[in-house]
Amino acid sequence: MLPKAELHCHIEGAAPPALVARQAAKYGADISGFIRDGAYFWHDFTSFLAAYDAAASLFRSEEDYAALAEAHLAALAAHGAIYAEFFTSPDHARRAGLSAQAYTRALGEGILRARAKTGIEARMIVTGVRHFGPPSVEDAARFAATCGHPLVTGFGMAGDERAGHPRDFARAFAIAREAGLGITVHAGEFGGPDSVEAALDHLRPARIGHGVRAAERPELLARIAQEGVVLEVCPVSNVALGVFPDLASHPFPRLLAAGCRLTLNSDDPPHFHTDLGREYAVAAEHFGLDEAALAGLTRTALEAAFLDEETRRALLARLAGAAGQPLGAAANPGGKTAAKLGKIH
Ligand SMILES: Nc1ncnc2[nH]cnc12
Ligand SMILES: [Zn+2]
Repeated sequence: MLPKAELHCHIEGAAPPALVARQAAKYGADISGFIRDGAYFWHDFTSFLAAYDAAASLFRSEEDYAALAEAHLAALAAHGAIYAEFFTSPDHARRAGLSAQAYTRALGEGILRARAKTGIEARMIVTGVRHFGPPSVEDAARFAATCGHPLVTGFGMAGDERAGHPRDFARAFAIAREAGLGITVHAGEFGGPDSVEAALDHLRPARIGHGVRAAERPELLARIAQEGVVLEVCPVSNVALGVFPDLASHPFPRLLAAGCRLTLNSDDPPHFHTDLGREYAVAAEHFGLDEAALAGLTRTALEAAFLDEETRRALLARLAGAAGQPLGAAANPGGKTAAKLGKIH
């Protein structure tokens, strides 16, 4: 199985409906407003965020979160993932009655359990929620900067990109950057190329969550390629949330052809009926990537991971061993490889 790596997944958004139903039974909650026939339902980005928040509110104890992280990472490992980062949201934990410290400790425990069982490596990216406003995002950044958890290696911002302007969040990102954390930010999903440009100018991220609407402005694509900013692309999420009407219209091939460094991600997998294995299969079937190009995406993810160099080297060696590539050879993630693979496992 091709080794895979994921950089962009929200831990609360990764909760399978069956697990959420068990949590609801445990806490005597009604889930009929957002889960029906064993699946999440919502109809637009706003109602998606409401379903996401409702599911998150049913994870309330340290054990709830440890079990969620362990289950998420075990599922990823079963799809061939050797490395995963996930977004954490202290705001959601606090709203569910758990301190940011307890929440982070619990998720870290889940990571260790999953690593012991499957060998998967994982790290956490603390996020602020954009539509909760700058003071709340600054609180999240301060927590990320001071929590001292060894598996917290990045800071980011999710939520509704249409709320506020990136400059409003510059202080939060400066706090995180000065603490040595890797920086990523959601942009260019529901906001157009201006949103991506403003995020680059004001927040100086190493990676952008989505970024796909940069494809509407060729000069911006050239800048992203030239600066080596990595895009965390989530194709199935983009179609599910209506950013593009179908996979045939997704700009992934154009981003690749422009020389942008790309990775594949599932975002909030059960909400979009996807998983990391499906994202790689979609890239093969719909974007024409062959196995070497797919391995190149994994390699880009490992190169862009918010990770210590020793662990990065070990993971890159695992990938090179499995993909039959010499370590030093560029896997050419920006290449225009076209051969289709029938099936990617
Ligand atoms: N796709 C997405 N965009 C922005 N914020 C999110 N939070 C969870 N999923 C998200
Ligand atoms: Zn996201």
